[in-house]
Amino acid sequence: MLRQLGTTRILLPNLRPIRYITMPPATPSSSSSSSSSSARENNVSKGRKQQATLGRFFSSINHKKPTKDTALKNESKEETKEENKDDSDSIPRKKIRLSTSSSSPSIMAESKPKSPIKLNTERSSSPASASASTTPTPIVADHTLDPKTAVSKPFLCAIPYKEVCQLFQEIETTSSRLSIIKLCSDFLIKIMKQDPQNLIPVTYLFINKLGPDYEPGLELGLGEGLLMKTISESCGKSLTQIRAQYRELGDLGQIALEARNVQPTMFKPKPLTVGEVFNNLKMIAKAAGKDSQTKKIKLIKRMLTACEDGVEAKFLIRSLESKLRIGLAEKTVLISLSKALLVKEFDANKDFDMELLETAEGKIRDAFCQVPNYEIVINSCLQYGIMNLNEHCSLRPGIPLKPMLAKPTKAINEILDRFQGETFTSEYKYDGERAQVHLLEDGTMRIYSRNGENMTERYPEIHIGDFVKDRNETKTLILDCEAVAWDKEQQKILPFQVLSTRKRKDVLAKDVKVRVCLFAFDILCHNSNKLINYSLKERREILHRVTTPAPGEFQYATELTTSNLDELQKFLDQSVNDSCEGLMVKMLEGEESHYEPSKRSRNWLKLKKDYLEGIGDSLDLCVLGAYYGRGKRTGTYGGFLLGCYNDNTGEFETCCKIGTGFSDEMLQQLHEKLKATVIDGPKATYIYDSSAEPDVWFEPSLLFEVLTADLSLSPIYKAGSSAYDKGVSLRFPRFIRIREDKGVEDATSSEQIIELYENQSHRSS
Ligand SMILES: Nc1ncnc2c1ncn2[C@@H]1O[C@H](COP(=O)(O)OP(=O)(O)OP(=O)(O)O)[C@@H](O)[C@H]1O
Ligand SMILES: [Mg+2]
Ligand SMILES: [Mg+2]
Repeated sequence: MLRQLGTTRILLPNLRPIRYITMPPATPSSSSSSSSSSARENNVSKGRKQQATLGRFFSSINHKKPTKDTALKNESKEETKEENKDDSDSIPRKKIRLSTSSSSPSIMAESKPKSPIKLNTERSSSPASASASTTPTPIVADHTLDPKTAVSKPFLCAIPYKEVCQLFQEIETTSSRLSIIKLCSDFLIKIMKQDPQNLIPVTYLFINKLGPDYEPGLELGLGEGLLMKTISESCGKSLTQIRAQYRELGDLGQIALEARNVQPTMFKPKPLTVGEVFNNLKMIAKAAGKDSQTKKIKLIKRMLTACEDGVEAKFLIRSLESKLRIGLAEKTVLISLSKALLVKEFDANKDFDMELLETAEGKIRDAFCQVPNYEIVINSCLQYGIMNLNEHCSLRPGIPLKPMLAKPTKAINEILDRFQGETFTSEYKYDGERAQVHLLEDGTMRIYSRNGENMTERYPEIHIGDFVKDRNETKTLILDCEAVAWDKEQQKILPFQVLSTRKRKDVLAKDVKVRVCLFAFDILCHNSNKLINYSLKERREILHRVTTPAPGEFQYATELTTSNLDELQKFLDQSVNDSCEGLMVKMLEGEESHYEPSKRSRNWLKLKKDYLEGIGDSLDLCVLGAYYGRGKRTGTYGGFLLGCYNDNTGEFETCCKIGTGFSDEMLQQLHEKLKATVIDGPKATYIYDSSAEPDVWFEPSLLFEVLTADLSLSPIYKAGSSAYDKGVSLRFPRFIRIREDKGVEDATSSEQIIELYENQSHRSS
């Protein structure tokens, strides 16, 4: 039964203007769910969002985190945000500088020959850490240097799967973020005590993934047709019955639960273990070829039959669909994991102070941004200790690190204000696709996209080895580049639209019509030297020293170092004349010029000529629903409901209706594309107002890049509504293009929208 959530309005000094705080009930309910109506889930998820705010509020009070003195206005704004996120989440927001760390994150240390590992004496010794003291070679990381060989062995995790499902059930009915973190971390601590290796498959089940994002072929997302067939065959119900129930409930997990609960069992099945389920899920994801359907059905049926109760069947089916739907954001899992690992490393009964916990979280997040692979991060923690993680778990060729991102600006003045008194540099901002280029020890090359997807196949004509000055001196490399379409005859850059006509897979060098030139703007690793903590000035020097540019194939980003306003203005105009989008302005020297993986940093500012009139940048928003077209647009959708992504809650918050900027062909194409994703009603994760309800709802699958004149507060839309009493919405939105290279969770975040809104010189309300 849904708990009653009381609502209180509290004005918080130094935080956001107005917040709604939902007070938690006295006792957490753990009643099993009996209905899965989307209205109920909607309420729960809304409550959860308010609770997230509560968590931050409590955390800022209880732990009396000191407010840092910040001189700069922007700085203080950013700090406030950081503070707000305390209890929570976020893949790195700030660099955590450790006072407790025994070793500085100096990059020079990394480039030296490996020294014997020093054990932190404060740590309780574990067999893993004890062995580390005698084994200087990092056992964990080496086998993963090449992702080809990084495919992990089957897991032997004997934890009953039922226990994980019971936890999911409890999380589903819990709305407080802090309570969810506690539930998860307590569970992880429990299973870790049996065997620390259990953490790996359990973490993956929590985040509903089977391995790192960069490893191909690990997606589940099985179709409903196949799952309905399997449920019907294994639970003795007809397919017609299952289909009818699905129309009514819209949740295959719930159907499996009910079917399993009423099904008499002849004998007590051998309980499913986490290891078994995880390995089977992997086999299902990897099944390919002509018998793959049969193989998948057989494996699922075997697991369904072994489920002891309906709850197991429910979450098994939801995992197979890749829709756990319990509101467990990946950031929450990361925090819970940090807590568990901290318990392992220090005294289990100790009450950690917040500082230690934050440091641990920061260390684990930093490591994860450089090596986005839970298996490696967890194993490195277990082997070397969290506080030594940065020495053993840092970027490496063959694994895509999370790229550094830029903040938008609206005028050169804004840039001069930000970098006042600092040395900064400007580069052309090329309009292509991000390409993180890795040269591996064996001479092979990988090109990863902005999201860490392996795009090497897409660019068969590029051989990075050809641009390395001395192959004897340079064995491995990681470069940050933009791949741009190039007109070979005219020797000039072609627009992004031309690049997007290239095939994404199975491209043969001889068939390439649209050539690509790589514009390199950074170097992150050279042989064993990890360069992210070098200044940009030093990194540039190394880039120039170890590579040789070739016109039209591999060039350096055009750059200018000046703080003169007129020169900057000229450089901006020149970049546009040379078919670029504008400028990237970067801190050049000092610590602030270090490369910050995954961070949207104010040390990198983008200035896009086309958007100077608006809010400074375009937005990438998820298509949540559509309105039927009228008149000329009859037969297609005439407008769309768009939302941004709240990465704290995992919800999509509506922010505008869009109907401008579409050609008739585009509307046709969108109708074709989107009609396959129509769902019966809004998802539990959609936060919307009934006055903006569309005619049809979609599964989140597509992002639109959108331009807007400005942002305003609106009673109808919900973006950032956890910060204001109203939501932020886009005025006069205009469609630019479909954003192919981003997943739905890479949509512009609610936080970014709030920031853009707050940065407008005159806000309307
Ligand atoms: N000189 C450069 N330095 C850094 N990035 C550059 C440079 N030139 C082009 N880029 C590209 O600009 C991107 C950042 O701006 P852009 O607005 O295109 O980002 P995006 O892909 O829309 O992502 P987001 O809007 O989330 O930042 C980088 O990810 C990179 O692909
Ligand atoms: Mg771009
Ligand atoms: Mg953008």
